[in-house]
Amino acid sequence: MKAKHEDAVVKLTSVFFQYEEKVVLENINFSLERGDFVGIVGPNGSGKSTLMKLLLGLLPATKGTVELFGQPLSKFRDWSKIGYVAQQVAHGAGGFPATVREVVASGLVGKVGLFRRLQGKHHQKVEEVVERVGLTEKLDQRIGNLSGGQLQRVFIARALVAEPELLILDEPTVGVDQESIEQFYELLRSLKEENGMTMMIVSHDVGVMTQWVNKVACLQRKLHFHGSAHDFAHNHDKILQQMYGDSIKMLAHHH
Ligand SMILES: Nc1ncnc2c1ncn2[C@@H]1O[C@H](COP(=O)(O)OP(=O)(O)OP(=O)(O)O)[C@@H](O)[C@H]1O
Repeated sequence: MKAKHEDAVVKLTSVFFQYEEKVVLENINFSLERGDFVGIVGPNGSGKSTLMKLLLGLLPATKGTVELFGQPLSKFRDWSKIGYVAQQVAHGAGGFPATVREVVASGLVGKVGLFRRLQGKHHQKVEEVVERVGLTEKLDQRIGNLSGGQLQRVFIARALVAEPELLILDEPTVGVDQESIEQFYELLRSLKEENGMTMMIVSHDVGVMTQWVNKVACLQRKLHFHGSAHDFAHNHDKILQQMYGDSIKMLAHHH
């Protein structure tokens, strides 16, 4: 019984990935334990999206093994355990004629099936997660009327409604104002602390993100660092210099 609980949520062992001739990921050994909140850091083109696609089963590893919840990817079927919040173009939803309630309920498709009617318990769950992200007042409003920060919370609610155990977020703060970013990370922290959610986030905003996560993984084709946010903070200059080279000056300026 206990062993089951100690299984890593995600485990990559000696993983390589290449697009035709181009090696994008090289010998990645990486694991995520239950309750981890890990931030993935790396320059443009360093393989972050590719890594996520490998975890989501969208791309096969060229070499090495990927395991999810203790099972090899090829045997893993329980995709409702994984919630994914894709990168949003915050302005793109302007004309989309769906309400918050409808968008969040669409997150149940994988569980309930596309043509089945939602039952009372599902409606209740939708309202519960909308409340969780603080948007109850907006429940029946069209998402086109929301701010970037509110929209981001709608997409998180859509991922949460199926009750995932692992939440993967790709650049979730792009187009979100500064104040909402703080609220957004507060929400993630509470999901970790109150629900024991395991989370993985990719963000270019290294300075902000690394203040909230408990682990950091630095990727630039290889994994340059994989450890606690505390250790990252102490070796931060050296690690980033190694990965970003001269462009680090720009980053340092930014924050
Ligand atoms: N379908 C593809 N075919 C060939 N090369 C690709 C393909 N997709 C991505 N690449 C290349 O693989 C490398 C890694 O890309 P990836 O999108 O994983 O990086 P990333 O770290 O997510 O970048 P960004 O921060 O810009 O989103 C890049 O050099 C990219 O040009």
